[in-house]
Amino acid sequence: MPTPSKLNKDPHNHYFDLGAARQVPETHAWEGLHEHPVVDGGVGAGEDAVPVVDMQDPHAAEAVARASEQWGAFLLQGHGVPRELLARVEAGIAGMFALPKTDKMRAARQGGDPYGYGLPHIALYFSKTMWSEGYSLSPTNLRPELRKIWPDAGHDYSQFCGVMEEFHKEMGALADKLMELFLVALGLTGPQIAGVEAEHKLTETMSETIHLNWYPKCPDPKRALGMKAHTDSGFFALLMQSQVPGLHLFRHGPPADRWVEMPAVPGALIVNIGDLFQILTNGRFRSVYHRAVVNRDRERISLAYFLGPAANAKVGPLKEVVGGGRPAYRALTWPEYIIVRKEAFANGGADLEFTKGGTALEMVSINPDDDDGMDDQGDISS
Ligand SMILES: C=C1C[C@]23C[C@@]1(O)CC[C@H]2[C@@]12CCC[C@@](C)(C(=O)O1)[C@H]2[C@@H]3C(=O)O
Ligand SMILES: O=C(O)CCC(=O)C(=O)O
Ligand SMILES: [Fe+2]
Repeated sequence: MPTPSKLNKDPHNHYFDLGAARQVPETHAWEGLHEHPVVDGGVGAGEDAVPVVDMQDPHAAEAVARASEQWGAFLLQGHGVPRELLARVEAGIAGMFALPKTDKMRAARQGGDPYGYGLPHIALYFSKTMWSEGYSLSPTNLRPELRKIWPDAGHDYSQFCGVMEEFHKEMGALADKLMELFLVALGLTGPQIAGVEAEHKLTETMSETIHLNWYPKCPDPKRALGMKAHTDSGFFALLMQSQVPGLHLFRHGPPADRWVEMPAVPGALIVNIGDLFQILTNGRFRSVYHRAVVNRDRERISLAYFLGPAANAKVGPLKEVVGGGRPAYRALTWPEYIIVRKEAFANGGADLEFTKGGTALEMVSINPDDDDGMDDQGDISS
């Protein structure tokens, strides 16, 4: 086994077999994990009970508005994606991550590539390593991508591709419906929604990325971290998780800053709002700061289906939301935002609790006393 210092420098965690580890090496031991209490977000948790939206409920838009303003996340039921399909997707992901490291490494993310196997993109910004493996995929390029892992294109390959394609079809349709529900939740009228769609083609040009996470069992879960706390950068993510809790949502006090543990609800999906949606909605819907923890006895799998704007679309506050007010953010593209976030991370802005230089969202916000940004109009903006 390589020395911890060697491991620490290895951005894709090439050598360390997390699944077989008997202790957590210093390279994987994070500080400050217990700064805030963890509370249960399950049914009956009172104020900390995670909001639930049932898409079949005629009042779903009101529930979406409340959850998006107050939490930036909610549990989604009545979404129509069959539970047995979710079970097959989970089994397929588990099978893929159980392959030998040498097979998975053929798909390793290279340099700044957005897609590939390895640690998630934000791992680049931290000296400690997460207790997880990830794989980012473009659903429109699934088969060529997965051929890297299964060059013989045999049964396992066909089965996994088939199930992921079926899943993508269902999730793409669900994402479109959800976008419409978000626009209704913002209080836009039918003609306003039609106008937004005609002008910005929000739904039509929305892009999808799948990110798979595997969190192996961990011998000392209190010292390790599955996924470093972050906000997602895009519009929103639909998250599927195993029946093993592990996702924590950050909530500010009063009474105290805390992590709320998302319950594992069979068949439900989770919706997380991302930074570009906060910008689009002029700060009305908030992105959620979240992390994933690990477990001593059970491995955990999650899949995030990310929706975001087309790479060349400038995203700024919708004029229908800004109304007679002022835009709170300047307009920028997703790739431009990722560059700002990199700068924010370099200044300590990755940690909500210990921010020195401001989060990425703070860096793109417009000071109400300034005039700059007022004329910064783009494809998706006021
Ligand atoms: C579409 C994307 C969102 C993401 C960056 C990416 O291009 C592909 C991976 C995504 C992910 C998954 C884990 C957490 C996250 C912050 C990361 O490092 O990679 C997100 C990215 C994001 O939301 O910015
Ligand atoms: O595993 C989880 O529950 C969270 C994963 C996540 O935050 C992500 O993939 O962006
Ligand atoms: Fe996330």
